[in-house]
Amino acid sequence: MEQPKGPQLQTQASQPHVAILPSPGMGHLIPLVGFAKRLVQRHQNFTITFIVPTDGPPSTAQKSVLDSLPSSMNYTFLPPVNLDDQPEGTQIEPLISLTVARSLPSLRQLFKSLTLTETCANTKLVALVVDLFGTEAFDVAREFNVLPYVFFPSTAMALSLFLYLPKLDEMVSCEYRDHPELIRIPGCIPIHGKDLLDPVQARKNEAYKWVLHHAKRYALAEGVMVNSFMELEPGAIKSLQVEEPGKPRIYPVGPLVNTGSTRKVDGSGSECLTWLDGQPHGSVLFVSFGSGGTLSYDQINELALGLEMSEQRFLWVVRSPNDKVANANFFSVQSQKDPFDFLPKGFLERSKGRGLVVPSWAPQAEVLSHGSTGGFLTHCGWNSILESVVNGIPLIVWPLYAEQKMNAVMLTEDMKVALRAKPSENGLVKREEIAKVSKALLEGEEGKKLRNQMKDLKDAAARNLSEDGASTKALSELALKWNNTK
Ligand SMILES: O=c1ccn([C@@H]2O[C@H](COP(=O)(O)OP(=O)(O)O[C@H]3O[C@H](CO)[C@@H](O)[C@H](O)[C@H]3O)[C@@H](O)[C@H]2O)c(=O)[nH]1
Repeated sequence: MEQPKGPQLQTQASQPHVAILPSPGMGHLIPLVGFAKRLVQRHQNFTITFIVPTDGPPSTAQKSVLDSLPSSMNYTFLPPVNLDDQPEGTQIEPLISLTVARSLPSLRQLFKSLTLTETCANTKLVALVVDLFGTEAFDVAREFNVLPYVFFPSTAMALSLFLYLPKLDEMVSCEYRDHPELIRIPGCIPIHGKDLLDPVQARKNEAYKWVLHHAKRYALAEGVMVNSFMELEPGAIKSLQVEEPGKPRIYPVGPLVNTGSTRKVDGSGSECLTWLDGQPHGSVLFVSFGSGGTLSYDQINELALGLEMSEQRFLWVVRSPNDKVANANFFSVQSQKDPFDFLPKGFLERSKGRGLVVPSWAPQAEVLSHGSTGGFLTHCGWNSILESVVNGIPLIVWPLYAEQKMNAVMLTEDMKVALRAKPSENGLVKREEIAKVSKALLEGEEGKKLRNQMKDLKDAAARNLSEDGASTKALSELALKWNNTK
């Protein structure tokens, strides 16, 4: 097994050392890096090691994020596990969870060698931080007297559902989507069962079993850090903070977003920023479906024609289509085929100047903070939403998978910062609908209201991260606890 890369562990007296284990998926790695950066920026005595479980060679996207870590952080990849026994079409949640579960022997070995090195280096491994699907690693942490924590990279609403799920599972006997009443997740807007996260939609599936398993194990964590803040989700956060037996302590530490450059993953980064430089202020609709989202061939066609029909400026990150699943690129963000081959005939020529299409990946954080960007059509991944919030960019929601439908309900009905691109009866979002919402967001009165509402959230986000902001204080409380654990 590889030893952690980066600087050698420091030899100053008794530095607290935190191990961070991101489960597969850029949407998990990126916010955990955000969390680690913020921790060492505010509390310089901490050392961090990222321990990355995989099922194959690391992706370029993963490597570019890990290679840009500051010098106080190390990383190491665990030996890839074998998932060949999983039938084709296995959902992502079992694959993610099994990647972690099958990495436990090598994690144990690494912990052994880390603790040995630390005796000489005067550092002490005080905490293991996993994300929502990493609870299998708690056992290894406890064996080594290391405190286990969850960093929850999604909403306080989804976290509230996770903590409530064991109870809900006992109370409801049918599929949640067939439940006649709205589901009342503590502190949250009541929601239809069909809008709950994907893996709970079929309770006999492995995906549901894994989610329930992790949800039950959250009670074993010393604490859960959630990437959100009070003004964004007041109801859910207040309810999460009510102390109850068996409920871990909750630390709202958000919004922690990707601030570093994500260019050069496939070399296409700088081009779109230069293009944005030439566009009028607040005029461009950014269109992107996160790190792994894919659309069907027909939907790509409809989206292209809708953008054209809207007569708005746009910057679209396009991937080659997948007609079967919406998360085809979850484990590898790069399209396998040239996505431009699937665009309608003449589209690129006709939209030249007004629109730019980039394949697979764009430096999203930089695009969203660019003055020319005025709106974001998003699949509702939570990192994308937070990146919009910190830049005050209003949204068009187009949820695809995972907890994205829940996020869409919250953004449109509760926070009121988004319009929804509504699918027609056959499930396709039609070009007329795309044109209508794009126009309304960038030009209409409704768009203005949403922009103002987003501006309030942007200000609240900045307050939370300020010197005496609530998220800063929550992080300091955690750091104090870890410092005292030495
Ligand atoms: O072209 C791209 C596409 C994505 N990103 C970055 O990749 C991250 C994507 O994260 P997110 O928007 O959360 O989407 P997913 O990768 O789909 O995230 C998964 O993880 C999230 C956190 O748990 C969930 O909210 C999502 O539903 C789930 O799909 C963000 O930081 C983006 O800035 C880029 O830099 N360039």
